[in-house]
Amino acid sequence: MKKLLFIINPIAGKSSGANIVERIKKYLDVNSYAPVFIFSEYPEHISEISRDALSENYHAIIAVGGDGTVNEVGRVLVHSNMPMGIIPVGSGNGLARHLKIPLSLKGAMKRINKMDLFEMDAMRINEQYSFCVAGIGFDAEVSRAFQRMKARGLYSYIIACLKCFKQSRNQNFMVKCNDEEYRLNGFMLCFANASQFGNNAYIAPEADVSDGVLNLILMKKPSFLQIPRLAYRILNGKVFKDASWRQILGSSFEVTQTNEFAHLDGEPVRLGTSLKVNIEKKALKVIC
Ligand SMILES: Nc1ncnc2c1ncn2[C@@H]1O[C@H](COP(=O)(O)OP(=O)(O)OP(=O)(O)O)[C@@H](O)[C@H]1O
Repeated sequence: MKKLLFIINPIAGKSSGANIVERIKKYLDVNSYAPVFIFSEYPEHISEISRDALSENYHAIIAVGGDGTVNEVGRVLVHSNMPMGIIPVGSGNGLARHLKIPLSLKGAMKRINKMDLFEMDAMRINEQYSFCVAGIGFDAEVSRAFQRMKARGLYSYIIACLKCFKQSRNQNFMVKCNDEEYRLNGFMLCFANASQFGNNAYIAPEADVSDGVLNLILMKKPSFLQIPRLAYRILNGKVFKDASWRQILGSSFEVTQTNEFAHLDGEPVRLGTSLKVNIEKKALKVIC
């Protein structure tokens, strides 16, 4: 019998639901797998649990949450042989959506039972990891505002975006890549391994998590009147048609920004004004 560790983030999304353990057991192939359930109790606890679990004889670790939960598990399992599964119960679920993991518990559990493995790239940003989308500028401000909000979910995320939009400004980013130096001006700079932020908001529609390429996306601040068309394009995978969007492809970037904040898969972090961003090929095994 193979042991599976389910790490459940109770605050992800609109909370993972009181009966999540019962529902997972209902769909798990109990003839093949023996589940162990642990609820996280505070930020960073998921990484601590994952680190402890690495030395035990688990067959895989399953992140039950959103992109923040996936990040905390992934950053421990990266470059190890332990596979990571995803039960997407977060607010945005960007990586799960990109990997086409079903959002229904029944569908996601089918993938866990099947245990097909896929090797995906990871982005290393200074000493930290991101697996879906990371960024600086407006993006980072929104993640800080979202963290301060009492409720999670899409509605809170939209409120956080609106609050930050007014005070956001275009700024200069210095970028070195492929022996070229760029002076870019925009209100956010995203590092995309996957195509979307979550909720099917495609910031880098062509991004592929296994191509060894990082899609760097610059966005200029739109006017208030341009927002509906831009939002439509982002939600329909057509953002590249927008004049405010620019993409640079590479595997290694050096970036300088004017403040110190960033976000990694939607979680705010202070990374400093100088960032080294590298793609590490096929660094994480995921079940999908
Ligand atoms: N018991 C807990 N109390 C408070 N925070 C927690 C707890 N367990 C985990 N966390 C933190 O919750 C944060 C949010 O988790 P997660 O990103 O998975 O959910 P989400 O933001 O709703 O989903 P998404 O990122 O897909 O939008 C993570 O930063 C994680 O460290």
